[in-house]
Amino acid sequence: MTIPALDADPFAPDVLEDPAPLHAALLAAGPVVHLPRYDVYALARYEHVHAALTDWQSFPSGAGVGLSDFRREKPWRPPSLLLEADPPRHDAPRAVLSRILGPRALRRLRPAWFAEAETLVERVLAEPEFDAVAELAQAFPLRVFPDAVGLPPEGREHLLPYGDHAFNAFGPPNDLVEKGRPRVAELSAWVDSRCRREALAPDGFGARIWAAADHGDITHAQAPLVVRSLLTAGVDTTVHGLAAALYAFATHPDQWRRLREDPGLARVAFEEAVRWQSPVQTFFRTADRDVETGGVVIPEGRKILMFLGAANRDPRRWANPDAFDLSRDPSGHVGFGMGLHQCVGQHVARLEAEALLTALARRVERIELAGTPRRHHNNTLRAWESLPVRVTLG
Ligand code: HEM
Ligand SMILES: O=C(O)c1ccc(-c2ccccn2)cc1
Repeated sequence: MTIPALDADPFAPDVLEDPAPLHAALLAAGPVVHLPRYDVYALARYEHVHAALTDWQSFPSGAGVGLSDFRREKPWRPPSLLLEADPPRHDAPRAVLSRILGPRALRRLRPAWFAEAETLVERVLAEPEFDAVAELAQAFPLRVFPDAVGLPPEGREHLLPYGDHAFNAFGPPNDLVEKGRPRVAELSAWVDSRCRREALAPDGFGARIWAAADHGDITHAQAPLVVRSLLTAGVDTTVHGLAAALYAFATHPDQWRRLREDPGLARVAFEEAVRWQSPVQTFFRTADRDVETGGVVIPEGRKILMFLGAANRDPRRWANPDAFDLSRDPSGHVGFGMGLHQCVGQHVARLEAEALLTALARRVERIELAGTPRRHHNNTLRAWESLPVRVTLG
């Protein structure tokens, strides 16, 4: 069977503004679609995205999970020991973060994060109208996560721009990457300095990573890079995940009413928001050999581009996929990935979301848009620049 081709640019501004038309075209064209513009192979259907994510031997991460092939080009920064590593190198760093960021380890943070959410929400709701991105989606993660890592108070304004550039850098060298280039050295220097043992408070995630090195689970040389993983992947993702949930509720009053009636739905509401919006839209793998998938052969050495946003709305997998519906079972969505590299920080994200959404559900009778939301363009992340909302308390 010949492979259909689509002369689309998934990283063009109009696609980043609204990827739905491209997703529809990819889902219709076939299991594998060649994108000649970048000479990569697009997978959009749930079945094939899931298959690629869970087959790390055929589609490894060691050559990078962006368009750039680390075997041919120098990475912009030393590769991640988790994201851009395959077994066996991936194993020890992953085991260390799985334990430190696991649900059991997070139980000790639950009371403080719920209290922080109440305090923040009380203050923000003093105004009937506000920007939910700045006041809630950004403010809450930046209040609780750097403290949990063990970062000192000063300099935290480096975190969002650093992550924004890192997620742009998975895409092609376009305007978005150019926009970030002037600050890369300064941002990288600050982030790298925060990964050193002496920069981290004694009882946070960072100190626990260094303690794992003392224990011999990873080496001391690896420890700062494992801390860097938290600073790179742990901020912008949750900011845009929370913004996605707030956007979903501001545009679905009936779903907000359901959450009001049962705040216990907060966790499944976040999962459904992650499925419906897919804050992480795309990333790559490299074909380790000629790989047969979807009835065609992807040539050895080529990159595949997985469209999580399309897979999470594939009608072959989801009934009424475009609906944001709290009565659905969203489990199995690929918004956190799947398989070996599935998000190791997903429990942190879920705890942040549960704390914030519960605090809001207890106080807000109605939440609605108070103006046109503005998108923030990023090569990998689906994000809002601003989300003006009006709330009625009750
Ligand atoms: C809504 C929030 C989040 C979303 C949507 C998200 C999404 C993802 C996805 C899709 C992957 C898989 C990447 C791949 O397969 O190549 C991933 C991996 C990862 N995430 Fe998250 N993430 C979120 C929050 C977090 C947080 C809060 C942290 C840290 C505390 C984190 C740390 C990581 C790390 C270290 C990896 C690499 C795991 C590995 O390669 O074994 N993420 N994330
Ligand atoms: O270990 C790191 O530095 C790191 C880990 C994960 C990501 C990532 C990439 C694509 C989708 C979601 N997360 C980025 C960086």
